[in-house]
Amino acid sequence: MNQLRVSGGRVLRPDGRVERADVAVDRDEGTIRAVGAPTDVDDAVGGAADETLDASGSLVIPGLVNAHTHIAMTLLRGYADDKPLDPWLREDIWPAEAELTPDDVEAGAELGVLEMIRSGTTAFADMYFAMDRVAAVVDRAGLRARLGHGVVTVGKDAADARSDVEESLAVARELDGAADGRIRTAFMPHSLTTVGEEYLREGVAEAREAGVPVHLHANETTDEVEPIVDERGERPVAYADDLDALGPDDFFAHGVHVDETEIDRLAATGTAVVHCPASNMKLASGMAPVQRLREAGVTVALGTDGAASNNDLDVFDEMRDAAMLGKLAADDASAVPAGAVVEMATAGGADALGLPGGRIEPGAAADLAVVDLDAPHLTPVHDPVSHLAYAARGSDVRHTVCDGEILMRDREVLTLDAASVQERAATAASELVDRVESA
Ligand SMILES: N[C@@H](CCSC[C@H]1O[C@@H](n2cnc3c(=O)[nH]cnc32)[C@H](O)[C@@H]1O)C(=O)O
Ligand SMILES: [Zn+2]
Repeated sequence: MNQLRVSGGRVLRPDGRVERADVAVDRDEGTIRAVGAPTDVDDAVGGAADETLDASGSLVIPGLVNAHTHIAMTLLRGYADDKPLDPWLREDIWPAEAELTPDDVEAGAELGVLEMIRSGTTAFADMYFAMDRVAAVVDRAGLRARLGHGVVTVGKDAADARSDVEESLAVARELDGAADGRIRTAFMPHSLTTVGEEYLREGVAEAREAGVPVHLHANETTDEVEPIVDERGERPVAYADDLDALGPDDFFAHGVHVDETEIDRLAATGTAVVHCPASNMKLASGMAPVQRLREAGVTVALGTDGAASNNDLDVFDEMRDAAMLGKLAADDASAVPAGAVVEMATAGGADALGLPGGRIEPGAAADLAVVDLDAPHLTPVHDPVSHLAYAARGSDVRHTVCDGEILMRDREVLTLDAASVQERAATAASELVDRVESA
């Protein structure tokens, strides 16, 4: 086999233990073959490594999973801040997005994947438009993703609304399995309030037929919950259930304002929740009951949401924010501990998205990040898991591997030309703002 060896580091195992170990990767298969003491790994795989990544002084972790974002919104990073969700979307973001071209989406997606590879993220879920361009970027950059075209029908006539739904279903059918299987898809209505009932009902039924999951924003703000309760006399998760939008392959972003009956229903149906703490704080949406969701058995993942409401795509920040906010929400400093947020950012994310990865064990996908612990803010190392949650940053990642391929070695991204990606995105962003201002 063509062997990549990650050697000399400490490895975070699926049970949360950290042990000195080498990791042998079968690059042809894109999977982990053996984990353990160097001699044991030699015995297990036989033969010398074809390539080695040095992990001395470092922690080898599963590649991080960013389970909810709008990747091309990197172009709108810092464009509109300090506003609540609804006016932020209507007054700033949607008018700017109306001027976004497919080339812009590609430039923004390249910038986003560059940022993700640099900070150890190997898989993400993206809801946006011009998704063929996003898929092409994911293919070139070497990550994994679950992609979908976001549908909005409010304010559109029936023909436009229907064609948005059709586009989302077409993307879900046609891009599934792209990039040698690293790309999977979902039907992605934006939310239960921005997409009309008939479109939700039809779209979800077609998604079921096509065997693709459903992903949407749910229970993000009280403004989004109340109209559903007023109009229908039921909570949003009950409405989603009535639409047949709940199930073990489906995953909802936010889940901030969920009551006990909704938490139970999410757990009973196996629907995952993607917690986006930075976005929820920045837009003052509220505090998701993460501890309760986990206690009830709901799969909880982490997402950055778009870079305009975060304002970065660094999952390390998200782990820290999730732990901090989870304690505040539960009024309990022991809630949402370090190990929980690390699990949410790795195995929880992979499970929510239904993508391989998230665990360093033989047979698992070879999606890894190597975190350099040799830094003042990471000294001393009493507990590496604590550092992952509370002290490490994306810039501490040295190497990133996905599907057995090295995407970044010694902080140099190999699959993209970082300088030209940044320049192209900065140019696209300033031209976009000029167009918005003269529109
Ligand atoms: N086809 C749709 C586009 C929907 S993409 C998904 C949308 O979600 C928006 N978005 C970003 N962050 C959030 C959030 O936190 N809550 C709700 N929507 C968001 C984002 O700006 C984008 O417009 C259309 O014709 O408008
Ligand atoms: Zn979002």
